[in-house]
Amino acid sequence: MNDNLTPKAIVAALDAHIIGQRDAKRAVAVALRNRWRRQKLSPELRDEVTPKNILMIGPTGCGKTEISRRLAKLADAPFVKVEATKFTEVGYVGRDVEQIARDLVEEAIRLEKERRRLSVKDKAEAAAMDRLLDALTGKGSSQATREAFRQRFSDGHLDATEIEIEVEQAPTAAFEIPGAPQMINLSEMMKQFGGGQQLKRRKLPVRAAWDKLVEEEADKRLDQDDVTRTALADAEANGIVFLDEIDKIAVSDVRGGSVSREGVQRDLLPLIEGTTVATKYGPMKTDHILFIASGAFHVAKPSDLLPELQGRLPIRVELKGLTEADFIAILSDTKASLPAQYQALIATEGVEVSFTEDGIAAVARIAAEVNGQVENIGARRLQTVMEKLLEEVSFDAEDRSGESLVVDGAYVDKQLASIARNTDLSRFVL
Ligand SMILES: Nc1ncnc2c1ncn2[C@@H]1O[C@H](COP(=O)(O)OP(=O)(O)OP(=O)(O)O)[C@@H](O)[C@H]1O
Repeated sequence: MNDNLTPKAIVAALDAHIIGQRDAKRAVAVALRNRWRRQKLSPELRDEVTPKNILMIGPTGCGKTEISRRLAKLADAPFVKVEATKFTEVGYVGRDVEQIARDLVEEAIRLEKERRRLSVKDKAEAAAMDRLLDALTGKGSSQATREAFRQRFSDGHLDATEIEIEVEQAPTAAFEIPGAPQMINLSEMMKQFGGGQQLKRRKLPVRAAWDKLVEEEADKRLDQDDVTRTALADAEANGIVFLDEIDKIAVSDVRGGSVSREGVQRDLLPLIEGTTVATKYGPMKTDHILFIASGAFHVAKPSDLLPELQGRLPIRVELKGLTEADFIAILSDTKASLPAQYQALIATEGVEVSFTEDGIAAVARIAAEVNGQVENIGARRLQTVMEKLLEEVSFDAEDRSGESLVVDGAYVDKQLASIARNTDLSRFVL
């Protein structure tokens, strides 16, 4: 883990993307640093220190998921988001919550492969190119033909062409034999019994085929056992699970599905307290996973959760609903803000879009108004408003190359005011 990720540095990095929510940022920063601190302890003490899981309380669209996801990215940690209500749906049984741990391992494997692919990139690309040219020109084609196609591919002339390639079959689902220490993976088993890897012909656009072949060739060059070993350890020590809508499985809330909400809490408990889950890569201990639970808690209160679960979520942070002023800051002061994204996208067509201060203020005002009148969906409203605002130029950009568009207060009013004033209409459009 990166030594430089001190709580202050983490908060500063989060500040670049998320406006306000100081308490939540500080809490996740400390939780992450505690993991680094734990690694420095003696082995005996290290096992004793369990993560202090966090309960984020705040309305929808105020940054709960965003803070957690950014934190995971910063730490290069495996991250999964799960809706707690998913486990109240018909057809779910208690053991299904263990899937959370399995998903975390899959994510850790994806990350670990991504880290290692770089080291085998050159060789993998060379082998992938051979296979791609075989598919394009036929095996044994002349060097000159191959070179001509290689050049056309590099120049992007073949991107839209479809070709048929042989790729490895996606692994079949693993299943669990009761009492067995780990899941059984059918395709692995067949490989071991001499069945070899199953190949399948697939028709793909050349660009997608290229990506698939490079991935396959890179994977061949990675030590899969070592990847899974490292990934499993990474998921155990650094995994972060974001459990959304935890308030909806609290008991006083009358909504919910067929499986009792208290039952779901009981199923989740061992996972959060620390248990061993069978995965197809071997047993995984959940003791040191960091859980960030979140909910609006409009109806239920944290005290409506099972006492054991409350105890396992000792750090409580409240996130505030976002105001019009926050919206202005989100639009103007965050890294890769929405206006900057639209600007860059439309610039690719040769149209220069710029936003004035009063243009931004008008977008923020309309977003706040619609949130107040229709439904408060927090900063998500900025996305729908911006999309509508720039719909016209996004569609026409190809014919307007060389033009520039100034998005000021007047332009925003012209595009949006009539919609925003009509609550029925904005319910559908914004
Ligand atoms: N404080 C904030 N600063 C900047 N952007 C924000 C902020 N809050 C939310 N956003 C943006 O709004 C969108 C939704 O936010 P997020 O997913 O974090 O919501 P949430 O609080 O987790 O809500 P829910 O409980 O419904 O999942 C994201 O695209 C995020 O970038």
